[in-house]
Amino acid sequence: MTRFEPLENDLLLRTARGEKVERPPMWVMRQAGRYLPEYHQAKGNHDFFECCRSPEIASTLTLQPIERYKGLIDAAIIFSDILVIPQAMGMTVEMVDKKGPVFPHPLKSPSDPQYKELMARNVDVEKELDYVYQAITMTRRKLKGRVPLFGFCGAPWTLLCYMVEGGGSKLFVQVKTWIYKYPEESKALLKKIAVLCVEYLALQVQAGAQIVQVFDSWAAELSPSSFQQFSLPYLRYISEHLPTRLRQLGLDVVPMVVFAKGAWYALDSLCDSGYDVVGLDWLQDPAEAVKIAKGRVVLQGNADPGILYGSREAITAVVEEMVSGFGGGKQGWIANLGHGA
Ligand SMILES: Cc1c2[nH]c(c1CCC(=O)O)Cc1[nH]c(c(CCC(=O)O)c1C)Cc1[nH]c(c(CCC(=O)O)c1C)Cc1[nH]c(c(C)c1CCC(=O)O)C2
Repeated sequence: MTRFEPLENDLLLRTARGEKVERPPMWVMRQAGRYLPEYHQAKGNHDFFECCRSPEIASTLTLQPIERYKGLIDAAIIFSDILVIPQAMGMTVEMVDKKGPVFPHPLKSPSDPQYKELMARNVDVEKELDYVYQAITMTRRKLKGRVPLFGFCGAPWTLLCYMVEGGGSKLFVQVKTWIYKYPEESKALLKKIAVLCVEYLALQVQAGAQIVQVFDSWAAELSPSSFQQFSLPYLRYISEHLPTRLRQLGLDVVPMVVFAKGAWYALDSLCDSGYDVVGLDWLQDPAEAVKIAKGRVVLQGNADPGILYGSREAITAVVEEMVSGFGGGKQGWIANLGHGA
């Protein structure tokens, strides 16, 4: 696409494609947000989802870490949230201060009319999430080619957790009831979400996203065998169908990243799941991960975000250990934290 300025720093895209590079690229999950004083200033009295829905505010927030840490961060990620898909499906989601996301009317059971309505609804991802595409296009213009822009979505499993639990959870009783009591209905819904994710990511790329990441933040709640049943097939659905959809739209394919937090037990399968990059959390030892991956994918991660509370010396030591664990970083590694801080 010629409507944006050429990329000055394409280090992260080259690394994601598996090329040899001069140094490892670096970005930070949750690099925009509350720790930045300018975030609070730009957000003002707007609530969180209002900020996501305003292309002007969302693009401003996306650029803040790029501007503050000039030259140090090698990618921007669009300011938005994984829960915009459940919203596009007709569910109400609120962001409650000091509590996080809340669904006032979570899905009850497949026999509830709400499930049938949700399954029957024809969700127009193009129209419902138009504000995200506008924010992406505006952000690309404001970036002026400084660094590439990530688009993203939540993984079907993680979105199902939120839709059924109604928010964050400790025991995941509701979603466990769904998958173990109503596996077929759960799978039908996971599939529906996966289809929406493909279209949503494709439209983000059309709007200007240059790489995409799928966040499976609740992967650790599944056992290895239930991950194979309730998460992996839908992650694969996305990686298989997104390139096809992009070609249909006349667009180039973009690198795809999967981050399944806590799914260290599934690293081998994730390396064969059709993604270019696999994100790791800090429970995984980098050298072990490199051994398992055997060059099949680029790895991303994985410093404990908790190190940010430590001293400069402690942070440096952890980073040096991480760099050597990933083999020095001239190929096959994108530096990041192991989760959002
Ligand atoms: C699970 C999840 C969500 N949202 C997201 C995930 C996947 C990543 C992960 O596992 O953390 C993804 C996300 N959310 C946000 C981004 C923006 C880009 C960036 O990383 O800079 C991204 C990529 C902004 C945000 N999303 C949220 C904030 C904080 C909003 C605020 O209080 O101002 C930001 C900047 C809110 C949010 N949204 C969600 C949660 C659990 C929370 C935190 C609630 C809390 O800690 O109070 C759902």
